[in-house]
Amino acid sequence: MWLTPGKSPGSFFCLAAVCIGFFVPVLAQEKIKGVEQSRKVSSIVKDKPDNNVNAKILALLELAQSTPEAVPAELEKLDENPALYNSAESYLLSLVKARVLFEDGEIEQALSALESAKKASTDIPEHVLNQPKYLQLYLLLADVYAAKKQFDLAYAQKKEYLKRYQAYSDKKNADTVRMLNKKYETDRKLKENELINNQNILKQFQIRDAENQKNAQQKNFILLIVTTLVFFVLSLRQFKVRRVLQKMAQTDSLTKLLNRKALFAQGQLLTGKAVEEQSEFSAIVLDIDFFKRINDDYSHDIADKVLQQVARLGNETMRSRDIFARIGGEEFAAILPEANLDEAKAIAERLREKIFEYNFSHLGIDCPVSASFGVASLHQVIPQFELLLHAADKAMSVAKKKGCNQVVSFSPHQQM
Ligand SMILES: Nc1nc2c(ncn2[C@@H]2O[C@H](COP(=O)(O)OP(=O)(O)OP(=O)(O)O)[C@@H](O)[C@H]2O)c(=O)[nH]1
Repeated sequence: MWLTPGKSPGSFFCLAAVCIGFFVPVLAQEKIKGVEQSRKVSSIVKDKPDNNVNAKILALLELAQSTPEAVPAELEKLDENPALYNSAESYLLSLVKARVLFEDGEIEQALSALESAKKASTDIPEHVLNQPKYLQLYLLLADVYAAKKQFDLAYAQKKEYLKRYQAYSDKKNADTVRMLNKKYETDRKLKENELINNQNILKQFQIRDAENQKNAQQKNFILLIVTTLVFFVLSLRQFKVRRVLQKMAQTDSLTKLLNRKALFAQGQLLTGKAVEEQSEFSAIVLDIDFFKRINDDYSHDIADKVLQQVARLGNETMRSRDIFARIGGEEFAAILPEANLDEAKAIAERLREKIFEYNFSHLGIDCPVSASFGVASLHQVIPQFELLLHAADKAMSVAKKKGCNQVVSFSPHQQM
């Protein structure tokens, strides 16, 4: 049941009816769209009219001022449909036309064009109308009224022009000042921010620097303490080693008594003191009897233990201020400050008894061990320690000769 053209006139009408039914609503819709778009443009113009004015119209406006005779040719190229232009464009277009008409001597038509411009101005904001290109309306009106010899009206239009131009100038100046102030404020804030940022960076550097310095100081302090401690420990160690070495140099390793060298050093010192203070000073020399036999009969080790025991007994018998030392193989000596010959003899006698009475059976020695003692006092000799000890040694030899295990005091007739 297709309707094809040419079959019958009725079918043409039907086709036409279908086409009309389809296209008319479409065209109506396109028209509504166009109007809506135009309204949209218009609304934009209200917000920013100057930015939305057709560039050709602006060019025509300039042309109308400089060379009005060239305008009509250009105007023809422009689409004359008013629906295509917004209020500002219609306004400016009317000014262009008025200028051309005025230049052509068509005063009334020029006035009419200016009236059209005025009508269009109702949709344009006041501050836009005060712009110089829009203000040409009043200059043109003034020219038109002047041409019509209506000087009052011409004067009024000029006045209006000046008033509006002044308002435009004031606004522009105020805008410029506001913009400059804003720019100055923005720049100032930017500079302030930059300054604050730089200050913050500087502060961070300072903080970091202070922390580094603090860390370095702490490290140096710790290093100093560690170095001091190491130095102190090493010094202490060295001091202890030196003391041990000193003690070793002065001590007999077997009995731990002072050795001969240390006894002589102490003896010389104390002799000098006794001479100076004129105090008593005595010395004892003792020698273990038949020590070779102990070595031979009981071994060298046992004989060593006997020497150690005699050393112990000698130490415990001496007074706190006395010095007891081993001066040779089985030979010992004591120096006794502030002891006269009798007192020294008593001490020697006490030690002799102790040695003789000591039970050495734990060492396997079943017979008593004895020692011979010689005692001498400082006043008996030239006051020198060596001579004092020599005198005591002489007396000890006498004790040996007399049969051992006894104490003999030095007497001047004994041979030195
Ligand atoms: N075990 C031991 N023996 C020593 C030490 N020093 C010396 N002697 C020994 O002591 C003995 C000393 O012998 P002599 O000088 O004859 O003296 P003595 O046997 O005591 O005879 P008198 O002195 O006359 O009573 C020697 O045999 C030395 O070897 C020592 O440190 N340890």
